[in-house]
Amino acid sequence: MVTTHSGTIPSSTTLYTHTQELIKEALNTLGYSEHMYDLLKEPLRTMIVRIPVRMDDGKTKMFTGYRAQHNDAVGPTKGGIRFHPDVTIEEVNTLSLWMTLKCGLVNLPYGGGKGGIVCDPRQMSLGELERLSRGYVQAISQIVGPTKDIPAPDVYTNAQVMAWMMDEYSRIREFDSPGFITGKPLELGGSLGRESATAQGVVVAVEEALQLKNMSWDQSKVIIQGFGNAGSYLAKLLYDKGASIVGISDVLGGIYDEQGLPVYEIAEQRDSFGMVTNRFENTISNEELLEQKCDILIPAAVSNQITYANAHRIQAKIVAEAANGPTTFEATKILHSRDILLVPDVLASAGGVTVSYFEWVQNNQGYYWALDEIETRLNHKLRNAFRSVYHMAQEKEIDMRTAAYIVGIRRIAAASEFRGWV
Ligand SMILES: NC(=O)C1=CN([C@@H]2O[C@H](COP(=O)(O)OP(=O)(O)OC[C@H]3O[C@@H](n4cnc5c(N)ncnc54)[C@H](O)[C@@H]3O)[C@@H](O)[C@H]2O)C=CC1
Ligand SMILES: O=C(O)CCC(=O)C(=O)O
Repeated sequence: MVTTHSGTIPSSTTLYTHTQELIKEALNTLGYSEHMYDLLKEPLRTMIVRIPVRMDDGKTKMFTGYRAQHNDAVGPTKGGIRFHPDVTIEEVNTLSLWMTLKCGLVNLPYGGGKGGIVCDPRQMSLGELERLSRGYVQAISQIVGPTKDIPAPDVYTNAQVMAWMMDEYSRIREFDSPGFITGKPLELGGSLGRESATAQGVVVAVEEALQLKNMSWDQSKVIIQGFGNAGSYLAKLLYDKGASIVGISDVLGGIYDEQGLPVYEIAEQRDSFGMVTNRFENTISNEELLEQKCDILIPAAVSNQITYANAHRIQAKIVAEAANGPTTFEATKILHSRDILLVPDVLASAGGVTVSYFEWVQNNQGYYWALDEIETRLNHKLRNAFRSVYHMAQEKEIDMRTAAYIVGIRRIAAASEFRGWV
């Protein structure tokens, strides 16, 4: 457990054990034995690496990195890399399990993977970040690759970091390997629509949720926590739909205005780490922001934000998780009992990996698709996934997170059985 401004909240270790419990419940519901749970309860492999980086002052600093590969029965593993001072091995392992569920929900031929480096990129120069990115790829190069494990961006990493990593991998393998990593710049084989894909997927999920709640875009007030890749695109897409964005935030705090915020103007002022509130006065804390009046609440930053400590005070009718793990499992139950429709992370945030898959397919084909084709395919996959999860939730009379685990684990469990691993 760790102590924060809002009290004591569960650590990533707790998220890990709760994820395992829910996977067990999902496998039981599907009729699998304890052996299947034994296979899927943790990653098949997690590599821990130490990366020496020459810093600008001439001294060498050691960094710790991780790459977790949950299960590759369906195909190569896939998932982002985060650069953050608080990254832990439990967090990366948990995130790799969630990636398996996401890929299962949108039916991609992948298992889950995830990586992280313990560092604070906000305190590093571009040169230091490049050397760290290249050093990480050198350290994990044996276990990753276009047919083994395909990384992508996540918190505090972006297209530039992906470009350095792709270049380093290509040098090591001695041939150009765009399919090694996704989320690249367009000029290096990136896909149209990848930058906004996570947000686009959340929009589809919220659209489905609005219909279920008999609500409309133009009557909806939205709060978005986090103003990075996911949060800033979301703010603009939802504004374009006619919703009123009444609150946004970054790591420093939030801004809230019941009359609605000019999100396009705000987005122009954000820096590459999603920081923007330092340009405003009268900010509130992230804790306060989550409890303000709104119809739709979208956590799009970090984990453990909605907990038993504040779940009773959430005022939204819909909570859509763009972030990974923003709501604890206790809080999920509280929101469900209050008839708040929670669209879980593994479903709501699956748009990013979906377009990453499209990017990888385009790299393998060497043929690049138009934006409308990508958006149509993304829309279709996310809508189908939402409806399968909702149907499961209705049929079993369970919350959407538990339903998403059942739908999301099906393919990897069946593939593992066909391969004779269980
Ligand atoms: N980028 C992607 O393709 C995908 C991202 N996600 C998830 O979405 C979330 C956000 O990711 P990105 O937008 O890519 O990251 P980002 O690095 O672009 O932006 C992160 C944002 O969160 C804010 N933030 C950081 N720590 C915070 C804290 N303790 N409290 C409040 N705000 C904080 C930052 O100031 C920034 O505005 C993460 O949970 C990530 O795992 C999920 C699926 C795909
Ligand atoms: O685009 C990808 O491959 C992975 C995105 C990701 O890390 C996530 O969905 O959490």
